[in-house]
Amino acid sequence: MTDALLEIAGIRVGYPVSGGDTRVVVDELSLSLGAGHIGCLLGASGCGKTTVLRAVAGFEPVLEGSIDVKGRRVAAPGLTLPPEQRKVGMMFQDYALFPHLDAATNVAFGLRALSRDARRARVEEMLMLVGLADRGGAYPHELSGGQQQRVALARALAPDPALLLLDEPFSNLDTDTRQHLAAELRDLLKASGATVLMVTHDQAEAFTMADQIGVMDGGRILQWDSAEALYRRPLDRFVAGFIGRGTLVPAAALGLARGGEVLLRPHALRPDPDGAVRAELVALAFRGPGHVASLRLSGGTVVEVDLEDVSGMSGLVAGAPVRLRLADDGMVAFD
Ligand SMILES: Nc1ncnc2c1ncn2[C@@H]1O[C@H](COP(=O)(O)OP(=O)(O)OP(=O)(O)O)[C@@H](O)[C@H]1O
Repeated sequence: MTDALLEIAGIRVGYPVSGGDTRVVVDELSLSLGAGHIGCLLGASGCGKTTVLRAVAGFEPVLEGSIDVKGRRVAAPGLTLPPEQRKVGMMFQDYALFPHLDAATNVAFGLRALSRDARRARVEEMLMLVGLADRGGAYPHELSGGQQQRVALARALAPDPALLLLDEPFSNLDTDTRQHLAAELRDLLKASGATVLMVTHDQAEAFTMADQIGVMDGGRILQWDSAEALYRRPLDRFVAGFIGRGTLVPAAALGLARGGEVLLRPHALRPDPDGAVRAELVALAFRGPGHVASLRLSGGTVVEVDLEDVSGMSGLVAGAPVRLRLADDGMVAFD
């Protein structure tokens, strides 16, 4: 037993297919989330993220393993506590607000067990939390996408769930709004003290929102860590390639006395006339705020290098030889 608020231990989840078989889409998946933390499952479409949320919410049984919420077992083989008994709230992709009910009534939806006065007070508190205290009488169609999302969040938080699940919370919004709202939503969630498990395929969103991120592939979590640890210390090649910009390069191409490969981040190589690494310029482009050089290393691998200062490279044309040195950080080795 741990004191994690959410403990998922080795779950396997699948869907029935014809012939009575089961197609396993989540396998041996474990994670542990502390109270007040925001965890995020990050991965490409179809890797099983939503299925994990559905298993935690109580919509899918687990074939193996277990799920504990606040120290209480809610799922194991043969045990599937119904969603309404799990103290788990869910905010859906499309917000699922009732269009014919105003914001306040939407927020009050899960509070029928409370007295009228207690309900009114809780709705006010929640609308205040999401910055919509004066819009309780507005109908969903009178609110912007971001405001609708905040009403949906207030509704999900109102019954005080032990755990809140968010499925692709920004999928309906344009890119600029997403980035801005991700920061705003994180602040709101932190202010509410909620423990959150969310899923997204968008790395920037995961980085902005989450305390811990699980990179998923093929129904498994490959690494469960902070954004910075995923970037600086990826544990395997898939995570290295998936998170951030970078290229896996044979160590030999960098003149290193080791075998295997090295993950080069865009800051790992610096131009230096005395540097030991030899490369050939493929292209130099202004990307704002700095330049990006594409360089071909010996052996042929092309890497991107971010340059803040290109004075030493002015006048260089494609094909020109360039010497570089390896920076102390920004490198991770794989055997
Ligand atoms: N109800 C279902 N019945 C059968 N197969 C399903 C069902 N729901 C999902 N799947 C399959 O399970 C796999 C994982 O789906 P899941 O929705 O969990 O992935 P995801 O990572 O959330 O993807 P997306 O971001 O596209 O929603 C997919 O191959 C999907 O086709």
